[in-house]
Amino acid sequence: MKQETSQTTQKTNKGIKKIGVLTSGGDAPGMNAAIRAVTRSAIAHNLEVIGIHHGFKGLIENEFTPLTSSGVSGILQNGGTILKTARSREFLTEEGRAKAYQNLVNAGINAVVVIGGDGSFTGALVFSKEFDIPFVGIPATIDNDIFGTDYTIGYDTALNTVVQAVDKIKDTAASHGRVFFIEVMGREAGLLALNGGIAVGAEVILIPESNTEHQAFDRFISKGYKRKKTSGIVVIAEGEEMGGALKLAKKAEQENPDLDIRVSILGHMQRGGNPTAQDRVAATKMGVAAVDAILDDQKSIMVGLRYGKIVHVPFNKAVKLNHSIDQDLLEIQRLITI
Ligand SMILES: Nc1ncnc2c1ncn2[C@@H]1O[C@H](COP(=O)(O)OP(=O)(O)O)[C@@H](O)[C@H]1O
Ligand SMILES: O=P(O)(O)OC[C@H]1O[C@](O)(COP(=O)(O)O)[C@@H](O)[C@@H]1O
Ligand SMILES: [Mg+2]
Repeated sequence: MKQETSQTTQKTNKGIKKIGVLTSGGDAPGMNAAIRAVTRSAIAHNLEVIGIHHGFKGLIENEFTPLTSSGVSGILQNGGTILKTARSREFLTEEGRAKAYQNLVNAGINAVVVIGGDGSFTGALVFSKEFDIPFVGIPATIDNDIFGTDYTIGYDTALNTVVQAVDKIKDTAASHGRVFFIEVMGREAGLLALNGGIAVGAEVILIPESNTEHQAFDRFISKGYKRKKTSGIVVIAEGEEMGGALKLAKKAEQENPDLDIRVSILGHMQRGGNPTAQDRVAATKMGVAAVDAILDDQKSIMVGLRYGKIVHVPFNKAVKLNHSIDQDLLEIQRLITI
């Protein structure tokens, strides 16, 4: 039988000997898998790796610890981030960023991998306009709202958490004949609510990207619930412009006093838990690609996935443009409901 051999090419770059890695902004399941992939692939390319704790805050406060291959063992399957995360006000200031730069220089760090969302990439972009240490980003947010990548680490795990939670709520909703208003995370983004809503067969889905659903609830009540439905699920994205689940439920109660309405806000449970296989694989691909990008002298870019392949997206595009909602999904939802 023919034996297949695989060989990884070791890259070198004279200017890059030591890299830093940090997680920033909202945590997302799969961040640990990305830290592991960055660390192990950097070590495979003979680089030293420094873990920076608490995101940009730790960059300013010098919270640096060397990472080893064994040091990132046993973390692939865990939610959260071993490097911790933070939102840093000081990094918004020039003085804060200057401190961060000085700490990086003192530690001999030649490049930094930032695992985070749009805010973190904006910070990295601002920094890289002022200082000459390259930053490369890995998109990680349960919202999946970053332009230029089909996928952000954490989204699939959060989506499955939403589905599990709503399936449970549906059992009690059906038993009591109640209508549940369920709020799903997504400050400015409705993808989690939209796909989560479709996956659980929600009667109505309200998201910030579409205002055509304003009549959806009325339609559901008049045509669906009153005629043949005995219970119902309304999924609302946190950032819905008409209001959150509590406000919309109150309004619905006033307009339909005969309805038995309950509210459930899923909250931060959506950010935790063991990452799904999809999140672990995406994080591993992107972690390796981020180190490759650094060794190829890339800077101020995010590595992303388009149609399953690695792409490089300049930070300024990733943070400025919107990740649009697939209008077909909204159409599918309208067709399938009632
Ligand atoms: N315009 C900016 N200039 C400098 N730093 C920024 C800027 N915007 C965001 N940041 C930094 O990025 C951090 C993370 O951003 P945030 O929006 O909270 O999270 P996420 O990366 O998950 O979107 C902020 O706490 C801040 O330190
Ligand atoms: O944990 P916090 O600070 O309450 O933030 C909540 C927000 O973070 C998210 O979970 C993720 O957003 P980011 O990844 O951009 O931080 C949003 O869906 C939610 O609105
Ligand atoms: Mg964000």
